[in-house]
Amino acid sequence: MVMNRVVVTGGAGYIGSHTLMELLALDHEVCVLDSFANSSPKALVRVSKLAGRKFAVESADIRDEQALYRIFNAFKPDAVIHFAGLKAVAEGETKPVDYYDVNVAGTLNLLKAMTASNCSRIIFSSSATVYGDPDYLPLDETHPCRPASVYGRSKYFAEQVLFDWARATPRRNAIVLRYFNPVGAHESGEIGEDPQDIPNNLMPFIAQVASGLRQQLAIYGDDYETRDGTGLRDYIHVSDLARAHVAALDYASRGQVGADVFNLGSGNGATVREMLAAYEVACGRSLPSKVVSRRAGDVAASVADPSKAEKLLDWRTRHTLEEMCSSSWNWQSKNPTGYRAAESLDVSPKAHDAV
Ligand SMILES: O=c1ccn([C@@H]2O[C@H](COP(=O)(O)OP(=O)(O)O[C@H]3O[C@H](CO)[C@H](O)[C@H](O)[C@H]3O)[C@@H](O)[C@H]2O)c(=O)[nH]1
Repeated sequence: MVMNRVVVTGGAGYIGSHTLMELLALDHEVCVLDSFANSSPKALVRVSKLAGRKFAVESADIRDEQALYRIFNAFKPDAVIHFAGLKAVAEGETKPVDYYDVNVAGTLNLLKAMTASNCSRIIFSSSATVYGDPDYLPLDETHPCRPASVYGRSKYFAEQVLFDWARATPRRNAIVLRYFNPVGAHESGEIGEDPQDIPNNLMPFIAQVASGLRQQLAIYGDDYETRDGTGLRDYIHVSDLARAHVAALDYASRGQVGADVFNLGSGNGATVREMLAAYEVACGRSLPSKVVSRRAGDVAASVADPSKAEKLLDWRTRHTLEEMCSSSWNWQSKNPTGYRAAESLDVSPKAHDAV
């Protein structure tokens, strides 16, 4: 294992904060770069306490080119793990310029700062959403990419930029990680997912139903061609995902790997009803739900073929669905309003609850 000086953009976010735990445990030197637009500095305070280590923190936006030059020239990183970005699928459709600005132009700014400071390795946070509606399952990395949303296209375009950047000069390495559905929380219950508004994703929504913040789960359709009619996804524990970033960093530090892409999932799928049932076991009570119509843009099923990551990164998932739910519930019950004070959380009934 090579020790690296690593800039972690979006390090205060959900996946970023869990990855910091892994990096710090392995004695990498870290500089977090975060705008805190969609994250809390409290996450970093907790990471530092849990890890028993201090690290540099820069409050900056990846669109701020000058700030990036300054930070990179001062810290002189060996590598970047790039999480910072906008990620709400529905919001992307109404704010395409913001999504391309942050996710694509922000990535370009990073590459400029990296090039200026001679940093030649980047690990990029991408998404299985770049595949679009699957032609076959499980999805391997050679599946065609047909992203069906602004968000998905912003990730896809950023990937292309990174591939071209890496190919332009022999010693550059760009590793693209396509996540399936990250869920769960750190075993301590001190860091976890903290949606700023009404959760878009299944697990944080169920967690808020379990803690009484939301009335019931809206199940988006039960007429899909899956084993119980509800949507099927490949859920991956966030701590497993975090380990994959460190494995990718190690892989990129070993030598000339150029541009490469890995699917990160378990290879197994669970339906919405199966997730709900597993969460009920974790929290010890039954949770209200109601079937509503399908959500626009959803696919019936999505499952990863993670064999390339297993082989080349020597990485595989360890945590079960039960552990994903129990760790989520541990975090949720300890921090019902995330990193914020209770009064600041919007729990007013909105469209999502009105089912
Ligand atoms: O309140 C909810 C939320 C979700 N679901 C269902 O639960 C499953 C998982 O939904 P998520 O929103 O948690 O996850 P998605 O697979 O839809 O979303 C993932 O894929 C998206 C693109 O499709 C984006 O990349 C997103 O960031 C990523 O989490 C889907 O079948 C969805 O229909 C519900 O029934 N009710």
